[in-house]
Amino acid sequence: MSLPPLSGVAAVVESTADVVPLLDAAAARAGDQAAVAAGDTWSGLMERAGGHLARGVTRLAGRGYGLRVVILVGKGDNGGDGWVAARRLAERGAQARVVSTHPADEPLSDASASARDRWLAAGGRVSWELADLAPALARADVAVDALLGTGASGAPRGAVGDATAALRRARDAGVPVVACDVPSGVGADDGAAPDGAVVADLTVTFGGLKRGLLLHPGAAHAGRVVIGDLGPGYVPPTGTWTALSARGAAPPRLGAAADKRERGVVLVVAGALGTAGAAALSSAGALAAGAGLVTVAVPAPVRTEVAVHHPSAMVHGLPVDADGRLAPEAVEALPDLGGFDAVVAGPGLGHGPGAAAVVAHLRRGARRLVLDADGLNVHRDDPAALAEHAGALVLTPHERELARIGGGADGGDAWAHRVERVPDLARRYDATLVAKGPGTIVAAPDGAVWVTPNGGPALGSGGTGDVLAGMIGAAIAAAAPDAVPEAVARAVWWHAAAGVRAGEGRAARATAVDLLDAVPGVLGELA
Ligand SMILES: NC(=O)C1=CN([C@@H]2O[C@H](COP(=O)(O)OP(=O)(O)OC[C@H]3O[C@@H](n4cnc5c(N)ncnc54)[C@H](OP(=O)(O)O)[C@@H]3O)[C@@H](O)[C@H]2O)[C@@H](O)CC1
Ligand SMILES: [K+]
Repeated sequence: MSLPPLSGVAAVVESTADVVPLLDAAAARAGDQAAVAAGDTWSGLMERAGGHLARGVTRLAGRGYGLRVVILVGKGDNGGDGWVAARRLAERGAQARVVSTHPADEPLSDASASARDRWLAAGGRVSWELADLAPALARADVAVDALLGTGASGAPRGAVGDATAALRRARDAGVPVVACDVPSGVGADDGAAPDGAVVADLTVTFGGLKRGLLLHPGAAHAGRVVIGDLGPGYVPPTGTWTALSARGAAPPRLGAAADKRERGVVLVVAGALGTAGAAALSSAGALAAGAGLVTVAVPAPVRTEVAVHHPSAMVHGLPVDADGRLAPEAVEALPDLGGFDAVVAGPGLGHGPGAAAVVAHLRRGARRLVLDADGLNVHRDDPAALAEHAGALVLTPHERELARIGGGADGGDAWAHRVERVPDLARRYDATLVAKGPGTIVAAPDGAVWVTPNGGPALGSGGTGDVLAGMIGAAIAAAAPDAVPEAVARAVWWHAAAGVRAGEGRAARATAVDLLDAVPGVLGELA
């Protein structure tokens, strides 16, 4: 049995809407309640959900008749969907067997109890003993994970933990797994995947895409994702978390008469002795993403080194101290900031007093400013200073930098809690925050958050962050005043797509230069 080569992100990337809303567990529940208030019933919703789940199984398998399916059910309504799916599969001729993690007399919700009773009344096969699970899975063509859904908290425990472990072993042995709503154990809100969380080949989710199916590592557990409609009454509240589809990520059209000023004028302040490449990559990123005019300001000793990389950028030398690091007088030597739509500062800049003075000057004077790498690191002793800025500010921390600018105790901790901390920092610093990593998130000061649906390991090589900073600079230089955060989300999308493109055919072993080369093709395809 083979799967189409689509990842979970396809549900977003291929959407016909510009923006795909992402639901958390509370929004999903509120949608259920709205449907019931509009005259639907819990059982009606569950019938629809279970029907979608059964269809997901037969689509994955390519048949229903004779298919040996084992459905693992928990005591919540996720299990209720599983009982419904068992009946629907049997109606299509499948040999369905339910394995329950709870005893036969466990109290269930009315809807789940009714779904269970209908299965039992129809003579459906069920095991109330987990001892039956391994032999049943050994004979199964497909396994269905209806153990935990949006009501899960933490790692699967007790009998449910034993069941998820058996499911993981069965999948390793070649049995495809279809998850109901979310793979059990994966956090619907934060994409956490604690030990024992189910890994699925297909996730059939209901009413809208759950946030945790796009956030990593949850996204990697979900496999392919399909969304089942719960009916016209199911209207979850509009939230602040979304993802851009390929349509929504399309670069803004240029007018026939667009000149270089209209396309955006960008200043890149970057590079040092030994890290001149970072300045070259950032300025090239800005040019590739469509900036009309790019000036690079670098320490004078590396001026020529940077200039040879990109003849279309203007290169400006800044004074250095006796150690070759930026001197505090570099502030006076910077070009007039009034001439730039956006400034990108930080890649390879170093973090001495000169660099700190330059970055502080930019915070006070730039109309739009992207702070990356050392542009962030110079604030490690006083991150609160990031709140002091005159224009629109964009911060692009990776995991460790996120911790340094106030995201939490250490890199791992800050990243693990990014779902709360990144929007919080965006508000606190009145800045658009780009938390870089698998499934990069972009948070705006007004609470809007975008999860980047695409990406992959090719983005994890040296210099790709420098390219991104430049691309963001170009995107915000050309953005309308109220559209800076969305322009950032778009640039992150382009960069991720270029990384995927650059990694194709070379096992994702792409360099930052390969990524740069892929940017124009990605933009061309999206336009
Ligand atoms: N409402 C509707 O009409 C619709 C709902 N729909 C479906 O309902 C699902 C949500 O259902 P739900 O809210 O009942 O939560 P669900 O995840 O099934 O179970 C929670 C139970 O698990 C337990 N538990 C929690 N964590 C655990 C752990 N780590 N390890 C072990 N056990 C753990 C927890 O028990 P506790 O630990 O609290 O005693 C609790 O009893 C949703 O995902 C969708 O599939 C669709 O049909 C559409 C219509
Ligand atoms: K599940």
